Amino acid sequence: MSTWTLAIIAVTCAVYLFYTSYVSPFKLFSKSGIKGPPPTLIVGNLSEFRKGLHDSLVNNRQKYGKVFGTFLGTQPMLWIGDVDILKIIMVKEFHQFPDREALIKKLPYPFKHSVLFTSGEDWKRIRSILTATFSASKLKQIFYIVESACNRCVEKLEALSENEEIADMKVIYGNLTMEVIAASAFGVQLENDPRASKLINYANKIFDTAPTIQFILVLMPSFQPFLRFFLRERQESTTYIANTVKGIIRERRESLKNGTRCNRDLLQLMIEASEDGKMSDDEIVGQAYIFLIAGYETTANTLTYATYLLANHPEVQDKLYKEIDKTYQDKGVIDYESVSELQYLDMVLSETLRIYPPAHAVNRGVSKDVTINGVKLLKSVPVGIPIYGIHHDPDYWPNPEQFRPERFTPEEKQARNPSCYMPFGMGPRNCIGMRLALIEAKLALAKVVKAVEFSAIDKTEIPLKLKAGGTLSPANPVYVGIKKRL
Ligand code: HEM
Repeated sequence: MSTWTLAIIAVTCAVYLFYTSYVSPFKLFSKSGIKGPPPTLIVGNLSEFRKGLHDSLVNNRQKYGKVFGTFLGTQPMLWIGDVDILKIIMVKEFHQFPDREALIKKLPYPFKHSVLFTSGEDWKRIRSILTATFSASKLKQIFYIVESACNRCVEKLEALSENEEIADMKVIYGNLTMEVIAASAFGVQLENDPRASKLINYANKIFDTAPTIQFILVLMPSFQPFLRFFLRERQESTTYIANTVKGIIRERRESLKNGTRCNRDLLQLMIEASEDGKMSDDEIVGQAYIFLIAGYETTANTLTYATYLLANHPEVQDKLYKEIDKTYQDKGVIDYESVSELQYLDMVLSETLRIYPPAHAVNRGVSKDVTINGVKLLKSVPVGIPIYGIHHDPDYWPNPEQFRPERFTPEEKQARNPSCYMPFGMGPRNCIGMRLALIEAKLALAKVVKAVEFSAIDKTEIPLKLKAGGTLSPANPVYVGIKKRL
């Protein structure tokens, strides 16, 4: 064969490979009549998403309707903002869509063991152990952890007010939720365990991975080995946390054998639930790790958003303060029971989570081709669930940008399709930590609003700029005025 022939074959193969890898995948949606933003070669719709996935999905819904297709790199995603179809996918026909699609393939340890990413029988087994662990009665046993972290947060806010200082509320609440996760999932309490502050430092580092690196990981998973240098701090932190938690599990198992009393926390509940070999130590570490990833920033952001909204809506803050104060007058304390009975607090928090859902988008894998309400779902094209987009859809929420806790009165809730509110997802694969997150956010808000008054100041960013990475977060520090109540 001549050199020319070889060259022509090589070029043809290269063109063919390029076409099948980077051109033909982008025809997928147009072939089935599904609209969507035009993808760019190789990166798909990535450049549009980088400006803010939450906003871009709202814009696409306006342009293309409630069902549209996008590409992250060449990975297609069929976005569905029609809540009746979603109810079928997430609840009624859950058995057909039980798993979520991990966009980063080849998940590292201990991620791969976590309930967030396991599938099939493994997911069912782990989820059922965790369902018992997060039951109302079990959470009551660990309420003391939440209470002491909230008290420390109030002390910090009072000190700031006395010194006429301000601080980024994301940092204040981040300390609170990190303390709760460290104590409940990793078994280390700030006040009596010297390992706690080191572990918290390492845990914080996990959230420092630059967004560009995260995008490259999603877009080109095979680049993961080349990014080791940039991911080394994250890896070091993960190893430290995993080893520490494994050490604590060993200590706890010893104590269980000797009949010594251990702290009541999520880690202990998981250890006890897995005594008969239902969950391995690696799996327990995987769950503790995912509680950190899923529970720290989401809950801290919720509290930050609520504080921001209260500072900008003094009439809502006043009404909330009066409700909390009355409970203090009547019961002398805000405890596990009374905090759940505060109806206006629940409405304020619900409206906060509607406007700013920290988990702004989730997905479900599709196991076989199926048509639902006229929409064709294709095997291996995951369904994207644009939670932020649904919460801001004027068809479901009139004047969606307006903060109005009254949307959550029993009457208004009754009159609405319940599926259009899903900050914690929906169906059997919804957020397992919802109860913990709500009790934590409610107790923290009740305690801080009782102690201090928030107000908008010159340094308060209005409107609040958001960034949508793993979670929906304020893009910049969130400053508000803090005045101690007399
Ligand atoms: C305000 C705080 C939180 C929000 C808004 C939130 C939201 C969500 C959402 C939307 C999902 C996906 C649900 C679905 O796909 O239908 C999820 C899953 C999950 N969340 Fe949360 N979450 C919060 C706090 C927590 C906390 C505190 C924990 C644990 C301590 C936690 C642990 C998890 C886990 C393990 C999953 C995966 C469940 C599974 O796949 O079976 N989350 N969360």
